[in-house]
Amino acid sequence: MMMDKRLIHMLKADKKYIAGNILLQWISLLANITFIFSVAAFLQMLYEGEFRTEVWLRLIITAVEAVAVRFFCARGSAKMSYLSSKNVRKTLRQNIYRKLLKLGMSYQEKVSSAETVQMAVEGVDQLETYFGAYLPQFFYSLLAPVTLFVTLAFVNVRSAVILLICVPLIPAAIAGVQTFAKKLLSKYWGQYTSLGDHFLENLQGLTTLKIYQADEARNQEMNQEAEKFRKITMKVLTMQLNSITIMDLVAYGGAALGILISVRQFQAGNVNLAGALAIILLAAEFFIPMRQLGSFFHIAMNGMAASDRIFKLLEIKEAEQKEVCDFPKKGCCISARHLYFTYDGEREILKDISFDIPEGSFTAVVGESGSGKSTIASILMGRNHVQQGTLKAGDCNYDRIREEELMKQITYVGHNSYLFRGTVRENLLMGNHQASQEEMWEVLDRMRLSGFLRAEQGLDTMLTENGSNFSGGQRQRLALARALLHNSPVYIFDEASSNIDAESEDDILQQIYSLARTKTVLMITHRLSNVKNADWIYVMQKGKIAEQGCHEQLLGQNGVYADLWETQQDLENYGRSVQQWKKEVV
Ligand SMILES: Nc1ncnc2c1ncn2[C@@H]1O[C@H](COP(=O)(O)OP(=O)(O)OP(=O)(O)O)[C@@H](O)[C@H]1O
Repeated sequence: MMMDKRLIHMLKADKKYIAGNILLQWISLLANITFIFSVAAFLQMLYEGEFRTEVWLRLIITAVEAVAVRFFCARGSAKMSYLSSKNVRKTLRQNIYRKLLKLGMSYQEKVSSAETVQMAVEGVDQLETYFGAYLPQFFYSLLAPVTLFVTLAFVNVRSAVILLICVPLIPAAIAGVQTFAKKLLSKYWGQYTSLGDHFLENLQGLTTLKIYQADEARNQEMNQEAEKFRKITMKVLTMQLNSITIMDLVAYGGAALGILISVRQFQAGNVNLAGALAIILLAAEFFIPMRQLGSFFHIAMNGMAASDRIFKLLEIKEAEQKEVCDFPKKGCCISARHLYFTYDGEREILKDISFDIPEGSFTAVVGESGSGKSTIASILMGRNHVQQGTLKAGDCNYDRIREEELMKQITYVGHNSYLFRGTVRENLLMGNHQASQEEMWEVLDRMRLSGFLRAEQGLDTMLTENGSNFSGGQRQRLALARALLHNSPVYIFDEASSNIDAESEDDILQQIYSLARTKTVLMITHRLSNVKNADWIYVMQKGKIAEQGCHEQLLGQNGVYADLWETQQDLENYGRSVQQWKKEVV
């Protein structure tokens, strides 16, 4: 019958709406029975020529009352359905949201963002139909034939028994289709999500595709995929239509059989005209609820598949709640000993890493691309957790520090900080919601953004999604202004001055250096000249710390750092001489 105990338990509050829905549908059925018996009795009266005013008046009033009851029951049942689906949506989305909050920044270690969004939006919508329509219909389709059987058994037992026997043929037909449908639907969903993924990717990369004139080839690929999807959609529709045809055959065939038998019984004199008419008019009612259940069946199957995925998320184990420990306010040195880390459980990204970031120091992590520098930042921000080793802030183990506490104490600025659609003021207030206007202008001044913004609408200048109406350099300077307002004791800059114009890069570097005089700063960069003045430099190579020391010591070691330094200096000197040459030529 497709029911998940966990789901029913979680949505206990919905039981009353489902029960109310079933009850109202059942009362509506009783009203329908009353209506049909009144009409049949009226016709019997006409047939017999016995025409008593008080009787036909009473019959007409009963019929009208029955219609009125049906009307109110139909409205009530629709309302119950709405209330239960509203509650399902709210409860499930709240539970998913709370779970994500409990999993914290590291939720992506367990589930992808795309899957989470799909579950919270589409998955929940499917379950809403399951609760609002399928479940009440399931119980009603069991109750209705029994009620009709009991009623019609008083009129003619044989017809009632035959009608009742035919009803289970519909669920039998549904069960027959189920095995085939399950496989087909899972294939259908696979192709649907893959087509969606490719469509989104191509749309996001459309400019690149145009630049390399690769859009035509991608278009062909998409067409092929869309054709495959069309074919499988047709298969699903054919399967659904076929199963509906089978159910219709059973439903209307059964009703026809019931009608035939009631006519024979009438001919044989075993039932009067009113009784035969009541059986004829009510025969279809035996099958309609079950037939309706069959239509909801495919939605329910999708709902069940969605609930499996939702429970997989809700049942993810959260990190054990250890005794909470605050990030030390004074004398805090972040220290790591023998850290090992892997993203996928196979490839080791960090191998036996040990480092110290003393309070008030300017520490740097450098190294070639892919050596694991950003992974260190990610671990320090609590986005990922190490599998081995100890990581401490003062005497406090990292896994005992609450996430909000960590976010308050450490500010992270990456090379591509996110800016939100809205005003500059709104974006700045995210860094510190109590910041005054003067404080905001002060950080904008420091980041040399105030001139540009004053020429626009000042703090009310609007940003589009991810600040795409600002230049790369302006975006990054605004992100740094927001970070400065956050005013935390520790700052991590991960390639924060990369990929922007030289002027913005210089402004950002100057601010980082000045911040390093009063705060603890960790700077991750591939450009060694940016961290020449750092107190301590860690040089990463293939997930290990290959060398460490201050700039002069590292140059003296004539190792990885010295080689990198030399290569970068050669490149920078070459760049400078090309620029000089250009100036002379011009
Ligand atoms: N989310 C992730 N899932 C799986 N592997 C990842 C993930 N992020 C990074 N990696 C892998 O971990 C390794 C280290 O990546 P990391 O970003 O830490 O290097 P990096 O030194 O900061 O490089 P770069 O200077 O190019 O930014 C890389 O080989 C990368 O492929």
